[in-house]
Amino acid sequence: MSPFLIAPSILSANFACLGNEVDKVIAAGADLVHFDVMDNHYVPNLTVGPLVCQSLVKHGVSKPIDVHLMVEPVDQMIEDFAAAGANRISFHPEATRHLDRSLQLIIDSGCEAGVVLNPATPLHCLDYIINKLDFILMMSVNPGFGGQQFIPQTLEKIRKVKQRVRDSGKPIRIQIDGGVKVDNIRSIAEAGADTFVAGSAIFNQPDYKLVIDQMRAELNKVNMA
Ligand SMILES: O=C(CO)[C@@H](O)[C@H](O)COP(=O)(O)O
Repeated sequence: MSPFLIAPSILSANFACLGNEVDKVIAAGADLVHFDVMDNHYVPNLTVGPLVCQSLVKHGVSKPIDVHLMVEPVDQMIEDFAAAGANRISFHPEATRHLDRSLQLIIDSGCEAGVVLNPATPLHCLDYIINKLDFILMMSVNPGFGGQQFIPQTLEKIRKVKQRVRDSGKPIRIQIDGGVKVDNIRSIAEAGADTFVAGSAIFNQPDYKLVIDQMRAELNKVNMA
């Protein structure tokens, strides 16, 4: 089985037929459904909330729902998304006053727990909480919008995070989000990422399966040195 997971971001899907879009992208080979939650406060954009997540769950989603909270504050949304049927939840450390408590809320809800590092977020925010994490979501663009360019300095940061994960001795996944395309996914994986969020690269093309297959073909070439 591939160690790599592909997580299409519904931010670039057609919201007028979201259930269909999710069905199509899962049929095309998605491993996770990445659900971007924006509040017009922590980030300038505004998207969807727990009710939409709950509707998708009722519709039937055969892959885990991966909720990325770009909201401030976070704790109420953690509880609401967990109740709505989310499977994984991540949030930005600077959006909560009590990082450990917010993480514990996710863990207690039974969801997988992650923190999100913006491009300029220093790695010391992982100190003291890394053992609570199932995954680290690394932003390779500034959060708020799809369709931005991958920030190349992220590759070096992924290498550093990978080392932190090795040092922790825990099987923490490293997820990358922003500007992931067929032509850069291999270098991102070689830097140490194993889970790839892609919005516009998938949903802006007519054939989702073709893009996901091309991404997997690139990942099959990865040199895991
Ligand atoms: O969280 C975000 C943006 O804040 C992302 O999930 C984007 O939705 C990724 O979009 P692309 O860069 O792949 O188009």
